[in-house]
Amino acid sequence: MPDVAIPYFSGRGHTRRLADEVAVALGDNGCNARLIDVARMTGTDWQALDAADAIVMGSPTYMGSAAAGFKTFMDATGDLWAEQRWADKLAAGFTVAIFPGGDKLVTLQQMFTFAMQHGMVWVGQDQIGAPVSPENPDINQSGVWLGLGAVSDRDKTQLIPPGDLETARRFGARIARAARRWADQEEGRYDHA
Ligand SMILES: Cc1cc2nc3c(=O)[nH]c(=O)nc-3n(C[C@H](O)[C@H](O)[C@H](O)COP(=O)(O)O)c2cc1C
Repeated sequence: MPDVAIPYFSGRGHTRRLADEVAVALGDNGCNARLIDVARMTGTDWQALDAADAIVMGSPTYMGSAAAGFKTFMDATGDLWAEQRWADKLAAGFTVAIFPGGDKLVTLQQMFTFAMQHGMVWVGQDQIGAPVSPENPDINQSGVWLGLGAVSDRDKTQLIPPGDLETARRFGARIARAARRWADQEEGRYDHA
């Protein structure tokens, strides 16, 4: 079963809510998911990241980029980069902002570039929502394909609107499919036919 680590930063709980949903979908689709709050990293968390088949990063968009708390985590991996210790792991990212645009693409581009520096292999978003696919109302409503982009809900009992939570579940399922295929390939079990 592939191991998927989910390092995330969340100032007010919205990113954590998305991370939870992605983790549940990964678990439901044959992966071991481990949530890692980067504000409280332990040695065991770093070991889990080293051992993971895939790393799914989560940060809110603050001032048009990844939150400083998440950037601190990124910068702490400089020594690992020099060793290319995370090379050939799968990578993906998610972010949440209050606006549908909100400049959150910048946050995902930061994560993508980070993953490329580490020699990882990026998995993006595959969901087409309405208006192009009317059967998918409220899915990927921000129209972001580099990763998962959600909007925050002003209702603090909800944090993330239902359509974005469903998008997060589909995103988790997609990463699980990719991670299972990737892990099978490494084990020589992938059927190329
Ligand atoms: C310091 C700060 C900067 C923010 N900058 C942006 C921004 O650039 N674009 C945007 O749409 N929302 C912005 N927001 C809103 C957050 O992205 C949004 O509330 C998000 O859900 C917070 O996630 P969190 O609860 O995980 O911290 C900002 C919020 C804060 C506190």
